[in-house]
Amino acid sequence: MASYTSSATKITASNLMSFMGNFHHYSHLHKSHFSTFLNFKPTLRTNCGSLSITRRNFQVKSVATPTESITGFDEMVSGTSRKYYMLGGKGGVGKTSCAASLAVKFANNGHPTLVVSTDPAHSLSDSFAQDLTGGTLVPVEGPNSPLFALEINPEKSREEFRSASQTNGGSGVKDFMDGMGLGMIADQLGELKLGELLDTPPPGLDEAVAISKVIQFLESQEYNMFTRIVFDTAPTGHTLRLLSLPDFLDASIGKIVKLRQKITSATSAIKSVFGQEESKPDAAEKLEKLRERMIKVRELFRDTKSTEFVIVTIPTVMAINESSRLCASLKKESVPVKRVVVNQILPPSSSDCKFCAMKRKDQARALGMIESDPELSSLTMIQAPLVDVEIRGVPALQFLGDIVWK
Ligand SMILES: Nc1ncnc2c1ncn2[C@@H]1O[C@H](COP(=O)(O)OP(=O)(O)OP(=O)(O)O)[C@@H](O)[C@H]1O
Repeated sequence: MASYTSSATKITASNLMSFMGNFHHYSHLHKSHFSTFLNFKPTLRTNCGSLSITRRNFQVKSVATPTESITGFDEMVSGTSRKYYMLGGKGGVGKTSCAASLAVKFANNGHPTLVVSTDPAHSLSDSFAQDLTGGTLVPVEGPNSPLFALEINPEKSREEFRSASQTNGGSGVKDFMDGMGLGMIADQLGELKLGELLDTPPPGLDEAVAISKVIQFLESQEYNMFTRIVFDTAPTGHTLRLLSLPDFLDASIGKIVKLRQKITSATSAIKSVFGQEESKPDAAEKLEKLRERMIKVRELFRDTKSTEFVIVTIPTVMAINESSRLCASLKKESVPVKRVVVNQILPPSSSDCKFCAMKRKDQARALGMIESDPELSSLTMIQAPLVDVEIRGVPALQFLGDIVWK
């Protein structure tokens, strides 16, 4: 049984657990409100580990990781030009918690920050304990500088897209596509029976919706203010498809252009028979512009100055093997990757129970694997401890961020 003591306060484990679990009820309050709640200095002790929290707002004095890891946060936070951080890895390892805590930390360090989820199974709302659904930018209350969150729901968007094409006889499709930054595709596909196409969507359409939002970051005024953009990406497979999508679209556009040219020459032939002129702007030219946009995105993802992919993993053989493959694929795609976060490491303990002793041995073996892995060993390893409460809401994310990102 855990006990919590403080020079000023003595509280029980269950009190503290429910207190931390209830952070989200207060997430609409200003930070200063929290200091009233958090003005205590508890020391948490369990049979199998210890974690000291000695400052307000859960900033941690001594970090309960096996070794102090330096993440190079100074480098991540320096400079006011825009930087993109994409966090990805196997399902359930803590990508969202790490991405959200990094976004909070950036915002608390003066960066107007946007955190975006491209995972169809979003958990950003759960992590921030705030409703972030709806596909629009939602302000997150709490940090010192503006923090906005955006959950892109590609499946929902595709549904909306499909029903628009059915109910509006195609005209709604154009509006919707315009909204998604894909208006040019709608223009060009209009004559190719888009509704039918969506009943059997081509592979990668979900990611196309997500990536079109990324294109908007580059072009729209609305997103200009953000100097840090953190992506909470979908599990490994999706992420790799997202990264290779510009190539996929590049190839698809090539096919569409050819198809379009065939249609145009066929209709021109018919029109010339009836004496009508072809007045539409050159389709191939428009598509070529879209292709250029995609190339811009592809370059951005590979720009070592502005972009970094951070692999998140846990100390298990399965997760590390998958991370190693992810790292190899990222390197093959020339995506900059410098850091690996190893999350959920057991905090140190002087008296482990049998279960924790076994688990610790297992984790030590897995950490050793990273050190000798041909792909992962060259990365900066960031060790993040397993904490004994669920990380939900801005104060809790700030707490995690201060432990992980140093
Ligand atoms: N260091 C940690 N200590 C304790 N719990 C953690 C830690 N990191 C993450 N968790 C918990 O693990 C669960 C999964 O975390 P999270 O949602 O961040 O993972 P994910 O990789 O984004 O998952 P998914 O692949 O499903 O999107 C959550 O309940 C979260 O609170």
